[in-house]
Amino acid sequence: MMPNENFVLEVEDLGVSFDGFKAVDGFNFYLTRNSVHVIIGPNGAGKTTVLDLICGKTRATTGSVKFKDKNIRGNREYRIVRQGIGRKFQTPSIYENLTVLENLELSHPKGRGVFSCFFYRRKPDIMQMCLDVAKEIGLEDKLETEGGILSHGQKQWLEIGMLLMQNPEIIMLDEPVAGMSVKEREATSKLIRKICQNRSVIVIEHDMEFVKEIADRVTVMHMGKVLSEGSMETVQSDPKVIEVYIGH
Ligand SMILES: Nc1ncnc2c1ncn2[C@@H]1O[C@H](COP(=O)(O)OP(=O)(O)OP(=O)(O)O)[C@@H](O)[C@H]1O
Repeated sequence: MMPNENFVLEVEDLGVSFDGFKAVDGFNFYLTRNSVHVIIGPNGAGKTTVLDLICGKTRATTGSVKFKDKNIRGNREYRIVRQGIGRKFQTPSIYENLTVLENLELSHPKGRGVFSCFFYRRKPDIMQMCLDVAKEIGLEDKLETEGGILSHGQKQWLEIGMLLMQNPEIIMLDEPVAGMSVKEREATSKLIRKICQNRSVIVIEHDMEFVKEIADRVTVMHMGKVLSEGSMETVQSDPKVIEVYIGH
């Protein structure tokens, strides 16, 4: 495929084997700027492994991962994060005994460290960003609430907020609405549509209603490969997809 300046991420021929088993195999993926691209597929299709390969948690054995035309395959995870790719895992990893505000503040690259001293003073620009992000994730009224007593959905939003504090160009979310109520799910799709206005979002999801609401583009994975790709309508009516996934 020709390089396209609209793609913020280009993944080609990506592959990894675990003890000879090809979990991801010749996988191609092109992420358009300011879009939401959802990866769906049956259990074990390789979706989470693709995110692990992109963010450097797992080392690829074949292929290339280009972020803004720079090859990042083989880079260490912390470097990839620093370059602008943020990842949220399935289980929230917020600090339960810190407040919403403190959780956000800590996540800013220049925010206060976990072991800050008494003489720390809040920097106004970071503080402003915390307030903006808190508003974006719908937790502006919970700034002084400890993370541990938030609802499941609020914890997930806080974690998305912690990613936003790093101002990444790409955000990767693994099953963000798992375990959420209908209302929380609706708020999450609004949030995702909002955050893609100035960055790109990759989402792994099983909930088809949710996928329909958020996806600009959908990639269906099966046995480590791309089974189908396109708009939700295109992949939904693809006989291959109906056979291995949606029809079941
Ligand atoms: N570190 C690993 N070592 C060995 N096998 C692995 C490893 N990571 C993933 N696998 C295997 O690779 C395959 C793909 O797993 P992966 O978690 O990427 O699938 P998935 O599409 O995300 O599935 P799910 O929808 O269930 O989360 C599975 O068969 C899994 O057991």
